[in-house]
Amino acid sequence: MASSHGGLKSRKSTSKYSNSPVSSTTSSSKHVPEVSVDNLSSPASSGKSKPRNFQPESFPVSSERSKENVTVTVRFRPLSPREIRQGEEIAWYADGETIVRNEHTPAIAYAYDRVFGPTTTTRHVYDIAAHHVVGGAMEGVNGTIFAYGVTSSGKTHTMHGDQRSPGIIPLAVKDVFSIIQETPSREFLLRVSYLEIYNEVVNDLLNPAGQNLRIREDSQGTFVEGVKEEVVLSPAHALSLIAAGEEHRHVGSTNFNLLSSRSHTIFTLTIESSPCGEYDDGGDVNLSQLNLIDLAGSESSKAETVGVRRKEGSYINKSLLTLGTVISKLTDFRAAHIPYRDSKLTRILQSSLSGHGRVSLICTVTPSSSNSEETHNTLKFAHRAKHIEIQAAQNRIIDEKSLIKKYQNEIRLLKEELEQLKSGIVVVPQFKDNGGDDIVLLKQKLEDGQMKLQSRLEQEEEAKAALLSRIQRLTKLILVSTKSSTSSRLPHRSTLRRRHSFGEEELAYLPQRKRDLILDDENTELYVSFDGSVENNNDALKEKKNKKPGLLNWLKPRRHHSISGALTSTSDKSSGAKSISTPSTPQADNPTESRHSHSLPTECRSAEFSLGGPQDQELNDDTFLQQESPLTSLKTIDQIDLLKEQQKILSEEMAIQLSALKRLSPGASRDSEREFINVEIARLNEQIKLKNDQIKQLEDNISSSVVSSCHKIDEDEHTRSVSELEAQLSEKSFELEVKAGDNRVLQEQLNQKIDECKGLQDAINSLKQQLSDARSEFDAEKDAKIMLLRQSQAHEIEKLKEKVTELTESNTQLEARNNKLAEESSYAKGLASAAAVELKALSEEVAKLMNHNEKLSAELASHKNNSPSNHRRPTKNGRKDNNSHFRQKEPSPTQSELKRELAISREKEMAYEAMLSEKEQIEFDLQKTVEESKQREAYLENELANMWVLIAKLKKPQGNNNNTDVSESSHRVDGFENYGQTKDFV
Ligand SMILES: Nc1ncnc2c1ncn2[C@@H]1O[C@H](COP(=O)(O)OP(=O)(O)OP(=O)(O)O)[C@@H](O)[C@H]1O
Repeated sequence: MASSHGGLKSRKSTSKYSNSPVSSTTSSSKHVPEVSVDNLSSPASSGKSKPRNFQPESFPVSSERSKENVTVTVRFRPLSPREIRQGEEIAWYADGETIVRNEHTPAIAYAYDRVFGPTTTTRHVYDIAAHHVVGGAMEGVNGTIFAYGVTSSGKTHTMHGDQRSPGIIPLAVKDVFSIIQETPSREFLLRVSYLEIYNEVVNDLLNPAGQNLRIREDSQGTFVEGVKEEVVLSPAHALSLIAAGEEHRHVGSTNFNLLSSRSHTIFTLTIESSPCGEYDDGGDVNLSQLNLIDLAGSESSKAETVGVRRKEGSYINKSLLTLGTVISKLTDFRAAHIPYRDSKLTRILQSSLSGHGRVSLICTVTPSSSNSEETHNTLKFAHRAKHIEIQAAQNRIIDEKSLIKKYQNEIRLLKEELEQLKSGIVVVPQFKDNGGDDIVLLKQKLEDGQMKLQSRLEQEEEAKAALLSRIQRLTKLILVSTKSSTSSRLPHRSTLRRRHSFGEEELAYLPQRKRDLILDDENTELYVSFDGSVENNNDALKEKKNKKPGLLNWLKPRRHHSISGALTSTSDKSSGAKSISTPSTPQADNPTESRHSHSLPTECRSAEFSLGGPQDQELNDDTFLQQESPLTSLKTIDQIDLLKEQQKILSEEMAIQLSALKRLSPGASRDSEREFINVEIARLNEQIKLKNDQIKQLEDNISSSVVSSCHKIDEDEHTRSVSELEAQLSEKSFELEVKAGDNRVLQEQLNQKIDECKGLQDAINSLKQQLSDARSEFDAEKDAKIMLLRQSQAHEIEKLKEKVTELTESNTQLEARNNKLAEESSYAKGLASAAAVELKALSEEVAKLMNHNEKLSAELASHKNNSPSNHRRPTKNGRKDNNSHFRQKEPSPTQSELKRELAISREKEMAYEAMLSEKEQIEFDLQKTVEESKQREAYLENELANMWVLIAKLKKPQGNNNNTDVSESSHRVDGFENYGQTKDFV
């Protein structure tokens, strides 16, 4: 949805709207002083105003940016039959034209631009809340109208309505075409798109293939990429597109609404206009967008939905919450960031909400007490929205970006080309009769020249006819007022214009709402008006059932009428004029239309494809045709075109009916609805039959129209008719040739593409082959590698196993040796301790001996010293003498004995010491051996552990594929653990 605003030049409009007072809002609050407010906000502050006198026509469309506020209105719906049944009470009511007040707490009141009671018609709502936005859009100011409210509050009723009470969308469409009709100074090009946002996914309702579209942004704002836009030519055309789009919309049954909208829909009308005819001052083109939005309803937690409905509900609530946040941030001047990107809805509406166009918010509410809280939330939302400021300005675009300018330029160029062709045809070289002998030669030359000219003429005729048809096609897309009869902008018959009638009947093209197809028994019950008075709607509903069996049934007599008009065109020339532009728009008996028809210039009237037109008009056409014989064929072509178009429409209708039939069939399971649906199906079947007949009849008519035209003409006309047919033929053959040429080119391209495709296919095949070869090679290599790896792993495992066994054995040996050594060591220790004891005893003995020895040595020494003195001098006492005598008697044997004893004891001592050192040495050796064996054991244990780890690692890659291996591996690890445990134990 492209929008144009940012950076666009604003200019004062010259339209009738420009002179209107500049105010589209009411935000003053002085006139409702008695209205007190709740704590949350001061609603009356924006609405304590004297009810504004809304005059739709008085809304300005100023090109200068003037500050406005969003137009906020509130619409109450009546209590539904179910609510009445459940004994619901009124919780909120419209107090005057601008105040909504709470029944239970009258102090709580909110003021808005306008409050509509439950009996207000949608037409009135349109006049107050929408007309000025539509008018602005027609003048280049973007406009957005949306309905907001909880589920089942009446949003769809307000935006789409039904045949009895058309909604804002059909009324706006009708209004747009009325404004075109009333604006002879400009010509318009209208395009429509229709989107839905379902579960945060943007879908194109006009193009079922357009799913999950992306939202993009350019210098002119946000837009939906790849959305289908259809040029529309009449209200009926636009409404039929909506009807087709509605077929694809997501609708589902909820606790509150039998057919609840499960998606937000955005119907966008893109309007381009430029001055035309005598008003054409080469000015800019206005471009604007009118967004008509039917939001899905927010759901309260009371809804108790499950599954898909719950999911939808959460998406709906989330996007509406984001809308609320965006709106409150927009009104909070301190807010730096507006979270438009948080939902698809706000992202699409970004341009509209950010204040570059007019916005009208219609909040729909229910008065019922069960929804009091939700209604209060809606009222608060509406109150916040009231404070958004907008600066609406006209969008103007430069020529290149305008589709209407593009078409206009193309038409101009084609016309120039046509003129050139015409002048080329007229110039016929003149051959003068020179007289004399070479007259035969000259005649010959003349004939040749004529032949050549003839063929050139034919070619040029063909080209001209092609150009004419192209001009015709393009011109048909541009809409102008049929009031521009005095305008000199349609000088040629070729500038055929669509014309429109805007009678009420066109609204009957409003698609029959799906919800109307399902018979809601509630609808047969009572509707209670807001003030509590009960209306019996049974009669009205009966009338509804009879009068409004839906679009399809409605169309039946209309279409039939239209068709019969077309059918009588050849037989009954006196029947009323019909416009081909609205073959699907029944309006023959519309006085407005006939008035318009008569106001048309001759060219335009003839351009109306008036099959059933008055005789005189046809005569006029014929006179015209006589003057411009090459154009004569157009009449027949137009007639055939009309019939074909009608045939197409009938086929489409048939398709719609078939789809309606399909839609109805699954629903036939419910007993309560079966009867109604059966009747509907029977009716639709009948209609389909009728349509089939009509199509057949039309087909006959197409062929007979050509034949009958031949029969009717007299002899004189025969030639003209033949020439017409020839012209047609040449046109057709030219077209055929062009098409054949195109076909040839296409064929060549196709062949080329086929060749390319073949080449690509071959390449793909060879690549596939290569890929499969490479894959198989790779697989084989992989298998071989795996095999090798497995083998080597198995080998290694075997080796490791062996090593482990060896190690285990050596470990056992070592352990045995260790034990032995330990035993030996303990024995050696015993020995050592015994030796130590012995040694100690020996050393004691040695010490004794040494002492003894010393004594003996000392004695010996004393003997040696005493022996000579004893001989030479007598001793002083006898005893000493005796001893000396005794000692003198045995000195030598004692000494030697002592010496011997000493020597022996020394030897003994030495031997003991040697023994001791030897034992110590042995003990040391044993100790060393024990240490060594311990180290060896530790080393072996380490080795063993490493090996187990290694085995486990090696096993691991295999383990994923081979459970046996894993178990084996784990077994081994266990074994290792056991071993460790055993070791620990040992
Ligand atoms: N102003 C009204 N006058 C009479 N009937 C109304 C009015 N508004 C709504 N209704 C009826 O109330 C019912 C629910 O309305 P509608 O489907 O428009 O609600 P909704 O808000 O679009 O719901 P949802 O969000 O679930 O789609 C319909 O049967 C409709 O005809």
